[in-house]
Amino acid sequence: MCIPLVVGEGAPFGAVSFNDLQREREWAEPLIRRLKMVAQTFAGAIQRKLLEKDLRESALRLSMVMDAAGAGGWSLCLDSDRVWASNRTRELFGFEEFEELTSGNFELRIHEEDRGMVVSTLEDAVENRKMFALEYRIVLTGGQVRWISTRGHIRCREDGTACRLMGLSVDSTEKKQGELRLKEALAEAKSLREQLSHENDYLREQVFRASGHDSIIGSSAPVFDMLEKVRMVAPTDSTVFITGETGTGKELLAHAIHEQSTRKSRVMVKVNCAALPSALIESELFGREKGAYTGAITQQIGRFELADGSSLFLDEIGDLPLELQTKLLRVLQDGQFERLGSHATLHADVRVIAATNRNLPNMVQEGTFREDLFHRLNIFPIEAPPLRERREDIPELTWRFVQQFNRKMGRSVESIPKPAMKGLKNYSWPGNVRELRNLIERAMIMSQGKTLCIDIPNLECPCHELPTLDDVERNHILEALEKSQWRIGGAGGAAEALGMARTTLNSRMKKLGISRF
Ligand SMILES: Nc1ncnc2c1ncn2[C@@H]1O[C@H](COP(=O)(O)OP(=O)(O)OP(=O)(O)O)[C@@H](O)[C@H]1O
Repeated sequence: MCIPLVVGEGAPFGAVSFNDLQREREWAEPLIRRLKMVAQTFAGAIQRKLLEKDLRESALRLSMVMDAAGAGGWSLCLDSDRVWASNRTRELFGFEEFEELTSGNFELRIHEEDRGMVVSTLEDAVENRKMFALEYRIVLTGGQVRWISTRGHIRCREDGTACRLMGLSVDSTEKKQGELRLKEALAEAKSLREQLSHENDYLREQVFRASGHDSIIGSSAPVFDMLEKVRMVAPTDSTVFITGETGTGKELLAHAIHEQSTRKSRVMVKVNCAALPSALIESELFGREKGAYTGAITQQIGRFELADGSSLFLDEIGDLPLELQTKLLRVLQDGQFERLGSHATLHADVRVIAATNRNLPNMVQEGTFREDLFHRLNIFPIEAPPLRERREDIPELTWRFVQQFNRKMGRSVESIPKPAMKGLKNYSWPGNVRELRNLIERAMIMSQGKTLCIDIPNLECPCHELPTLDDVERNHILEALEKSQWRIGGAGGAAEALGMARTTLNSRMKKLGISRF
């Protein structure tokens, strides 16, 4: 049949004109319907073609984007087990361009150590309809190992059953190798850190020993009481305030407290407030920013920051200038401070141990030391007793120093003449243990053989001050004891010579710290 085509209204075309058709409506209407249907069919086909073209172009664009990102797309139909794989996926897994693929092809490529993990992750994802992310190795035909990182999800039918696994895979070999190298580097750094920490412990031990800080020597009652206080306060975080004359071992005590505390794995930080010019103490304690003042060309970490997590020993605290006492009080109260030249508030967890040989209550009276700071420091006071109040410790201390110098100087001094030891015990020791140590060092240098020759003028009474009554009494008793060859009671004994009962002499000797050895 010849189908007339109508192009424009009123324009006859072919065998029948439009106006004729109008007139002969009955005949024309079915034809018009037919024409419309034919037109619709054509339009549908054209639309479908266009849609297919669009889809092809979108797929192409998507493929290009994925290729540019180095990602390979794939889709596994769970019913047929067939896999659609993009060119990049084929490239990654080493498959030919038109090779028919099933899940088995992929599974065979996976490194046998990772296969179980991959299969169970995917099974779990299918079962629970959830997304999956995997990292595993594949082995290519030449034996080359490649790391693949895959992410994907499950497509479900309308009834909720899983029908398809879709994902993207990328080559993560370089990233993985980087991670492995980083892991190795971290493991190495960790082992180096442990090694350093052991070396640090070892060196600290050495320094501690070399500086004579091995132990506090003495078994007298005052030393016993002092060590008992150390034992009680050390494990707490409380501030400790050590007082005592110069050379009585205050620093040694501070070390003992730190070493018995929970902070002992860190080094105790020390500041000598008397040794630093007052202009520098602030930056020493709290640090400073670069350019905080003329000449401050670098940033400096303060001792409080350094001592974070450890103990800070503030030696000669009585010499701290007044304006810094206020700042110190603030740190002691709330642990906060600022670096010089900065407004940023810093916080440090520091246990403070302060020491002085000055009379702080007097300084408070005079107005040279802040009263509130004194009370803040004086939480747990410990006094290091002067050597003249614990003379019974002198032989033990003397021998310990002789042994130390024997080792240090390669000497073998074995004996100390009795009169020398007597002299040591009688001396008033204004410089305390430090003076005794220095004196022994000097004597060791001057002695030749195995006997320590303490040839110090006026050793019997080197202090040019008037001797105390105790000193006079001690000397007198010692003289009597020497004469009686240390026989205390009985005929010819020291008690008889001194005109006192044996028991009285015994208790006097105890009080004055007189013993034969
Ligand atoms: N009980 C002790 N046992 C062993 N050595 C001690 C003892 N007391 C002090 N010393 C030694 O005496 C010397 C001085 O001690 P230290 O520096 O601790 O005294 P100090 O009281 O802090 O002195 P200063 O007030 O001058 O700062 C050090 O060599 C120390 O090892």
